[in-house]
Amino acid sequence: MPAHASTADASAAADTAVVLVNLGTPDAPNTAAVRRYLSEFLHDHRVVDLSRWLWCPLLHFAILPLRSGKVAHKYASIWLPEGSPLAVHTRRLAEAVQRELPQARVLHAMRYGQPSWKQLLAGLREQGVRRVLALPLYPQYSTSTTASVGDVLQAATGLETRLLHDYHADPAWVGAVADSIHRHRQHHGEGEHLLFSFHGLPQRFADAGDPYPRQCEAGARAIAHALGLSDGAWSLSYQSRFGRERWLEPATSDTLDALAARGVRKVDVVAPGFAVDCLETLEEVAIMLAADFAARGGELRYIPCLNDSPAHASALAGIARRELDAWT
Ligand SMILES: C=CC1=C(C)c2cc3[nH]c(cc4nc(cc5[nH]c(cc1n2)c(C)c5CCC(=O)O)C(CCC(=O)O)=C4C)c(C)c3C=C
Ligand SMILES: [Fe+2]
Ligand SMILES: [Fe+2]
Repeated sequence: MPAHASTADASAAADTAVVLVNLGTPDAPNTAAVRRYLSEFLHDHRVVDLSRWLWCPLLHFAILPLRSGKVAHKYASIWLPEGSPLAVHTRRLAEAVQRELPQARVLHAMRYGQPSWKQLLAGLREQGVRRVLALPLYPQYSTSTTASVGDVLQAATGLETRLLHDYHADPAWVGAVADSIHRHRQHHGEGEHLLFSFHGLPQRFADAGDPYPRQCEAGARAIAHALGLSDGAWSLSYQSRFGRERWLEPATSDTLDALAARGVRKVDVVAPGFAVDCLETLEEVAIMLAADFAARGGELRYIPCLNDSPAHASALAGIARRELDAWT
């Protein structure tokens, strides 16, 4: 805690925890660790809502054996000396938010893998924590992500709890993303087109009322507006498709193909659905999709996530402060 924190701040900090909760990531870039992680993730009913009789055999006998090795290779291509990018950036982001929020204990946890969200909650009461505000690191609400963080929070006993629903329209967050795009374009030159690429979701979820695609659209529009972009200068697409059913469209790969076919040579891609860089941004977009676009004669310039930037920490601290003020 910083030296300038008051005594009132200090006692609130002791009994109030703000937890940044992210998806999770493997402990190591090898087949065994990836298999453990994928097994926990893909057993969550919020993520895959198929009948267990159908899904479990498919998962254990086909998906985990076939996918784990391949995905481990992908993780190896982006692994940092300190660990998985998602884990490293999430930890640093929590440290940066703590510096901005001395009135609470700021922690981080993962819905799948380590540090475990379930285990963290179980230990907090013994450490004198009374109130827990969960900030899922998903700007847009989805039942597959945010609600799953909420399931674990609801099961916690002996704690007063709150869950942030989403922050896709928060002005400080919109401003931070717009500013990061603006600065990247100033430094690296401006592409002919800006593509907002969000993680996909089965279309079935949206049909059942999941607000995710609406929030992606509203957030992208607000960011484009803050940048002063005309309608034709940007578009939105969905990446990271999984399985055979229909997912949200258009797919990022199809949109990039269409842009290349239209003669667009320089595309800037930003992924504001991801709070921090991870496999899906660094490997799928910045390596694989960039190589595909280069093979069609173009240049894809990836704009990094907000990660632990001061503007990101300040936006999240502001959101947390507002939630805590409304609580008392
Ligand atoms: C049915 C499967 C999946 C749904 C639904 C889904 C939704 C969803 N995911 C994110 C954010 C991330 N997903 C990441 C990795 C990832 N996602 C899936 C599947 C679904 N995601 C898988 C199987 C994986 C693992 C990699 C792979 O096997 O391809 C990550 C990155 C994790 C990392 O370690 O870096 C993030 C972040 C959102 C926001 C979302 C719903 C909107
Ligand atoms: Fe199973
Ligand atoms: Fe995912």
